[in-house]
Amino acid sequence: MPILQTTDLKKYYGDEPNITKALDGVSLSVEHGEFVAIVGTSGSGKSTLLNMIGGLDVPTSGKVIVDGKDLSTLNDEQLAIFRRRKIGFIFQNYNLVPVLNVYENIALPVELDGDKVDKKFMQEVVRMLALEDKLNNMPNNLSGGQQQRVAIARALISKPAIVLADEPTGNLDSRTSSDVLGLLKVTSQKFHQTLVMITHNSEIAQLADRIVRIEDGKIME
Ligand SMILES: Nc1ncnc2c1ncn2[C@@H]1O[C@H](COP(=O)(O)OP(=O)(O)OP(=O)(O)O)[C@@H](O)[C@H]1O
Repeated sequence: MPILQTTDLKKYYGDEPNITKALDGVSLSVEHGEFVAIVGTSGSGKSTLLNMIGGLDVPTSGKVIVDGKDLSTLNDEQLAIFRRRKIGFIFQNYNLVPVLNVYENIALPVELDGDKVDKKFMQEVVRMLALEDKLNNMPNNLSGGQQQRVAIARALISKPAIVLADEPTGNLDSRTSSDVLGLLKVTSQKFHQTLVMITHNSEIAQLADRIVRIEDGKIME
């Protein structure tokens, strides 16, 4: 069974005649451990799709099933729990908590869930992302690439069903981008982590197992 399945997913904004079909019937299957890049021009519907998969927004029609769960059956509270346990988010702007140090930022999703950090797994993740000597630093003392590595560690630490990354290297120079992306790919592979990433950088998309192209809210074959 795929870890993620969307069926005829639609998201419309506004009403006729000024309707925007941000997603217009997207059916997508992603297998466990797969790395999928979603590419497309600005306004093609990439972020809308990611928001639906991550339970951040509700579709107009169609289904999203993550790890066997149909998201339309969840109420707001259940959706919040679903996001915390099942989805790791990586954003362009890192979204680290400025008053927490690196270790605390990485541990946050697990602790919010009332759970204890798996120390051994933490060590492994931190080592793979070369953050061992940064654990006591505050985010604003780190470079952009280092901050994004912290965000990657935070996304992986709860062993989510899927990691969703929205233009994760959008704020990084090209050399740092390839370093960070390389690390994201290697750590995902090592932990058999499913990864769905938006990018409009075709070089970065080449790193994925599969590229899905979206135009005008539809998947292009
Ligand atoms: N809240 C909203 N209200 C109205 N229209 C919206 C809303 N969110 C997105 N749209 C429209 O839906 C379409 C798809 O937007 P989306 O942000 O998914 O594109 P994108 O491919 O992620 O673009 P970019 O690469 O620029 O981030 C666009 O035409 C956008 O203007």
